[in-house]
Amino acid sequence: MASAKWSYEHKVSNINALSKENDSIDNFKADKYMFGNYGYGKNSVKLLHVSRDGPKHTIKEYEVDTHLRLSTTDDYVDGNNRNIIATDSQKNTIYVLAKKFGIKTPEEFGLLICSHFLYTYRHVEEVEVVIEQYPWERLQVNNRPHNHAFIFDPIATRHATLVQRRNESPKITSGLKNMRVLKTTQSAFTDFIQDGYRTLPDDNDRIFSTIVTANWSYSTTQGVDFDFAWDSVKNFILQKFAGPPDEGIFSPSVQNTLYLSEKLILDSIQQIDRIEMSMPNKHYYTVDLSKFPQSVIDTKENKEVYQPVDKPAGFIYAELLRKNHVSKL
Ligand SMILES: O=c1[nH]c(=O)c2[nH]c(=O)[nH]c2[nH]1
Repeated sequence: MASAKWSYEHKVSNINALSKENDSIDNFKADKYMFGNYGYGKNSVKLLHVSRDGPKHTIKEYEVDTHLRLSTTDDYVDGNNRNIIATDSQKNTIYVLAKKFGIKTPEEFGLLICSHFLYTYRHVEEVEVVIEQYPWERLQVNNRPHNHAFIFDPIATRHATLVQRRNESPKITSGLKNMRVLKTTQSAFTDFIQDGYRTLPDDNDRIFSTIVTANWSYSTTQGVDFDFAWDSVKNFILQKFAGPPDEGIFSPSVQNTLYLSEKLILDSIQQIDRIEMSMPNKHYYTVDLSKFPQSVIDTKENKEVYQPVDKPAGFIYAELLRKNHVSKL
């Protein structure tokens, strides 16, 4: 029987022989292969922009990714670099554009970067820009907004992705992630399939906790107040999760709460034509105290002590589209 070492060496020498043969003919040029997705750029360019309006300052801190797809693949196929816009130059471009034009929102800054690359370099076919915003908020001191001091308030992370192809209008997707919420009542999960696989009892009053992710697309780039839209989406999701402060809002399932949030967003913001959300179910199970003798705990009822269970985790997601929506990506 051949040893494992022999068969490994045999395979390697076969592969080497094949690749030597293929070095002499380029199968790409021989029209046997084609590129799928390709491109290059700089990821996580960190940038703080301070806008100074007299004593009142405003800050934006971003991490920006730029990805370019050129009309030529000479750089990959021939090792010819003459068309490459170096990733280092892409990084510099972000700083120069921030200095020249300032920064208002991730969406508008991303659109500026897309048009800059498309109109500066004729051979750029597609630009993708991804921007994540750091959650700085103006500090309030004695209920008054501070002129130049800020506090990190990571309730949710805001981000945006802009994609623009030559001669096409840009596609804007905005998003929020890492928004963790929990409520202690007004959530139930009952009447689901009863069969031999079910052990979970009906629960008429459970803890509901999730980490919300939402991504939505705009049908237009014109006349959108991106800050207002982002705040509204966040508030609509919280409204459907929490409800009014005194009585809350009843949730029969994570699925229903997710759908009602998406529906409210499409009902309220006409420029949004698609939204996808995910709400993982962060389980908190009631600790079973019934096994303890009365000498230790005198009541079997427990609505105080819960066990958080990370894994496995329920994962609920859905995309809601306007019926006339045609995906542009
Ligand atoms: O809101 C819920 N949806 C489910 O689909 C599900 N499945 C489960 O075990 N618990 C829950 N909760």
